[in-house]
Amino acid sequence: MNNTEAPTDPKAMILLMGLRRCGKSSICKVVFHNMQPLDTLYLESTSNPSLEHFSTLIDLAVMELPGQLNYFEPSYDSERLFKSVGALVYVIDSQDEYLSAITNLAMIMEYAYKVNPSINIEVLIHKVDGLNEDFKVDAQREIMQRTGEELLELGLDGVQVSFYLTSIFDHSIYEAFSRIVQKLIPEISYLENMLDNLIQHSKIEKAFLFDINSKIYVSTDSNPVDIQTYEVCAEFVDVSIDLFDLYKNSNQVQKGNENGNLQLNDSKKVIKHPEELKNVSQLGNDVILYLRQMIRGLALVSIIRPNGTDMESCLTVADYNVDIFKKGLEKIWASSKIPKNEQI
Ligand SMILES: Nc1nc2c(ncn2[C@@H]2O[C@H](COP(=O)(O)OP(=O)(O)OP(=O)(O)O)[C@@H](O)[C@H]2O)c(=O)[nH]1
Repeated sequence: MNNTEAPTDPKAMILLMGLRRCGKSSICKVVFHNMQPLDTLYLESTSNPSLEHFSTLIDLAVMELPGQLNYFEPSYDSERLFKSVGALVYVIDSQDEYLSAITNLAMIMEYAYKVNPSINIEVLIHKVDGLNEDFKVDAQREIMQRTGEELLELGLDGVQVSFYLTSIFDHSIYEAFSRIVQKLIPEISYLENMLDNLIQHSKIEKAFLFDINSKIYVSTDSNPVDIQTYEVCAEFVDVSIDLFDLYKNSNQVQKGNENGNLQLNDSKKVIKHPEELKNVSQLGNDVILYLRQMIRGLALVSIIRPNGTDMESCLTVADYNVDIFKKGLEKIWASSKIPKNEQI
């Protein structure tokens, strides 16, 4: 959807800004439209603001403002726009000369904070795939330091700014967006508590609540996120969807076993109920990957470490506890502060 108007409905809105060619459209296409990163090489420069809506646990709107637009000229209703925004995501191309980006960011932060003091300011130090480790650290330090100095000069030294090192060529961009989106979910602390409860009682080492389409995780338990664990879980979402689609088609000619489950091999099965996707896979090191579809396009993906317990017992306990978790999620959603345009 293309639109120059800010939405008037109370969606959680993310504003994506940055100088020309910093990578805004690529980020949108890769994260929200599953575009292959290499295909972004041929993206045309965006000349009009574009607005896209995504329904995950929250209804999210992402507005991309092209780099060459002057948002502060009188004809552009910046005030209304910035007031309706939950997060300002500013993209800085780390492979380019970034001092002018920081000056531009400072001007935008000053304005954004004035009209909307509760706005989250998030800075993506982007395209870090092209930098070696030393350059990466240097760029991060310099950008953070200079941004801090600009804020100090503007008398905004108390304003919280978060920085993320990102690239569309790995999972860092999904991880950054996950954290940005989570800050916009009012019920995030309940979700985290529920996930903590779930893992404590199920031999689960780590659990993510994924948005299946974008592979952003809208919540996780309170243990630290290790990017490799996230990658494994995100890829398991992809594999599960592919298998689901595959068996959806082949199911017409091939029957499952007597339980209606499709056996892949002893340790791996995709279980299809008409309305629920489930996938379980045991890896060579005994770790079990476990995926269950939840509500509103979400899936719970967890890593189970059996530590000597047999797989069947682990799965029975996990199934039982995940059922309870899902019911809790339905309850939270039913009494959520989030506006509901869609049913579960
Ligand atoms: N190496 C690298 N290149 C990237 C990354 N993200 C985007 N790019 C490239 O950067 C170039 C510009 O990307 P765009 O997404 O068109 O940039 P934009 O900010 O939308 O540009 P405007 O529409 O002109 O404002 C493209 O060639 C992308 O392939 C990244 O993470 N790493």
